[in-house]
Amino acid sequence: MSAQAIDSTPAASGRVSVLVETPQHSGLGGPLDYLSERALAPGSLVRVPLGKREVLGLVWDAPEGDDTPTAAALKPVLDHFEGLAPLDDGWRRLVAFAASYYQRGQGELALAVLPPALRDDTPAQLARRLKRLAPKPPKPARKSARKPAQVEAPAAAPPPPVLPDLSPDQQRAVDDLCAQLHHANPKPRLLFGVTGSGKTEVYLRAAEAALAAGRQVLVLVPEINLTPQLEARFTARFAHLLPAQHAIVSLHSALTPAQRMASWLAAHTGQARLVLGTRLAVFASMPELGLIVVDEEHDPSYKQQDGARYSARDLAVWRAHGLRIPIVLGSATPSLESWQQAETGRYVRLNLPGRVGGSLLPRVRLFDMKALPPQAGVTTALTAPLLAALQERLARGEQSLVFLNRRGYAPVLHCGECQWKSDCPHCSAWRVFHKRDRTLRCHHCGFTERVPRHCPSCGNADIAPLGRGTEKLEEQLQEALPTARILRIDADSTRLKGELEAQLQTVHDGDVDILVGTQMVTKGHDFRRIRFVAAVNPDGALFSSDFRAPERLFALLMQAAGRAGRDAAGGSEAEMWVQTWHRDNAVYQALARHDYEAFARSQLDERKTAHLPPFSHLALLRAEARTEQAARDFLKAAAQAAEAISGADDRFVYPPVPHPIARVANVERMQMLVEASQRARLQAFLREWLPELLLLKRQHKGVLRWAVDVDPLAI
Ligand SMILES: Nc1ncnc2c1ncn2[C@@H]1O[C@H](COP(=O)(O)OP(=O)(O)OP(=O)(O)O)[C@@H](O)[C@H]1O
Ligand SMILES: [Zn+2]
Repeated sequence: MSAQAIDSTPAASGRVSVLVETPQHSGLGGPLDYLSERALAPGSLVRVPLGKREVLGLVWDAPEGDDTPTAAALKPVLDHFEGLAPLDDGWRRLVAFAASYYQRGQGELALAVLPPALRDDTPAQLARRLKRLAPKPPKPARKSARKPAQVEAPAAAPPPPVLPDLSPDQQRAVDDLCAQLHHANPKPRLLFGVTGSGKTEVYLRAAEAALAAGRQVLVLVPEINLTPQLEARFTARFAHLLPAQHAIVSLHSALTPAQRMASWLAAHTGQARLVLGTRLAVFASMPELGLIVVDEEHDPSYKQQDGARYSARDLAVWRAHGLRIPIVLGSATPSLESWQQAETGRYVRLNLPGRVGGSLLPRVRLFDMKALPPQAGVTTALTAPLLAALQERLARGEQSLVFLNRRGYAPVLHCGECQWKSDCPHCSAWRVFHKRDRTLRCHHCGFTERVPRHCPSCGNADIAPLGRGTEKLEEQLQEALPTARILRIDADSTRLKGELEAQLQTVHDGDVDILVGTQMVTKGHDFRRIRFVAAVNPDGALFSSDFRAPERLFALLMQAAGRAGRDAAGGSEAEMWVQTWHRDNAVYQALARHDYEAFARSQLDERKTAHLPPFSHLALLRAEARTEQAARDFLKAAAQAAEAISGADDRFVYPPVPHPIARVANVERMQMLVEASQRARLQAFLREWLPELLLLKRQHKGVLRWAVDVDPLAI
């Protein structure tokens, strides 16, 4: 019997298995049993009693070989969301896999990835939402005293847009993807295209073919702030094909609960043909899914950093494989994991080596800070040669981007008398000085105070900011270039809804000469006017203890460089300016040559020698406690428990170490790495280890929380 056939067979009335939200740490991972008078198919949504509460539940496939007779004491299913089709087999398998792979409870994961509004809805409320979603009949013209009634023309689909001619490379990629739509078991595609090579155009064409074949399309992007731009682009392209309301929806965490629910329902009912979203959208219920696109697949944002720490990219690949549908992962700087998959032939690589319209990638200038007069480079990020370069672009009426990955005015306040620094009393971190509202803010726990007038330690009135963030950079730029129109874009400048869009629009409109920003502005945006990009202080990332730091810095700088010179019509050469004390570092040297491939090769060689991913598989056990000792003791006991589990030769348990930011909000954080040569071995080990950890936690009362992070991204 096929999986689809199982799907439509409702469980016999009587006992049903139901997933409810029980965190894994409570020891309940699988479904609970309830009693139902009517047959309920797996995937149906229900309301059930749990303790004293009534909660949302999801009818689940009964555990295999489970034929214990119905216990009389079972509680009944209270209500059933009748109007809603059950979540299909493919979706349930995805959730079951994700829970098992990332070592979480099935109920915890399933309920966490459903839209939050569903938890509080009664079946009647849900029915109303579904009704609102249903296509509306054209409104009769309303009579109004003030306005003469107008006869509305029937909503006609707009004319199809004029499509650009594809470059030969784009055409090859599109042809390949379209062919995959009809393939019985397509391999994942890695679309390796330099910045501005027209990857998005390739996604659009492939999506169009999938839509024409009657399939739904899922497009994942790493950042919420990239969704409006992409949504506009997809809508402009497909409005003529998909004129219906809710045919194109977005799905991300910045939507209101009602909006998110509407998008989710549209996807589930098939009304939405195209879903654009961030990592949580990988769990969208899409019964007719036929193509998945993962844009900027290398981006660390695809990894969820709390709860079930899943990788949306990896789950997308799994989902596509299970459904036997094509998936395309696109990037100018693929993750080394994906690159290695393509090297070994498990993925197929599609190349877009040149920019659209023949415009050149920017020339990269590695500016050697050591060449400055002594001390000059220490006191300013705005070196005289950089200011001169900016001035020159300004005089030519060209836009520039100055990039600094640190927001706020200064990362720390400092007293020259007693050496006091603005540390956070609750975290092992400095509080950042924000000049605009004169606060000291901890970016880790949020602790905020007014800036003191005098040093809180010795009373000295002369306390000064050390280092610089985007706020200070903006201020200094404005002083140095008083005629320039400068705009800063970072998490502080875009707190309010709509601010980012408005700010980006002024950049696109050419009303900005110099854009100052964090990595928020270096990714994905199709700026047409920027011809000069400067990274003023990127060296910090070179000295991280995280083995992925070079890969990440390289990707970040390549992305930043990618914002310059995207318009071939520009008169002068585009340039990327990198100020560094370490010119000869391999990251910068590869950047200067735009040579991702050589960089990937050398990094992969190093990873292989050092036994690091993708040549080994990692899991991180994290523990949080009030004292460092309590966290350490728990991890040591966990390491001991690991020794008793078979297969010890194939894995290595490292000693516990403090988290890079050891204390946050008065909680001490320690972690311990487990490495195994094979993924399956690691999985088998974790399955045995976790029950031990549950027991250990009971003995280690000082431990507040623990969690396993499978395939951790930051170490
Ligand atoms: N074949 C084409 N002919 C003309 N213009 C094109 C073509 N393909 C894409 N473009 C345009 O070129 C610009 C860059 O393309 P696109 O944004 O798809 O690149 P990308 O590879 O996704 O860039 P990045 O990775 O830097 O975000 C866009 O404005 C797009 O409309
Ligand atoms: Zn803090």
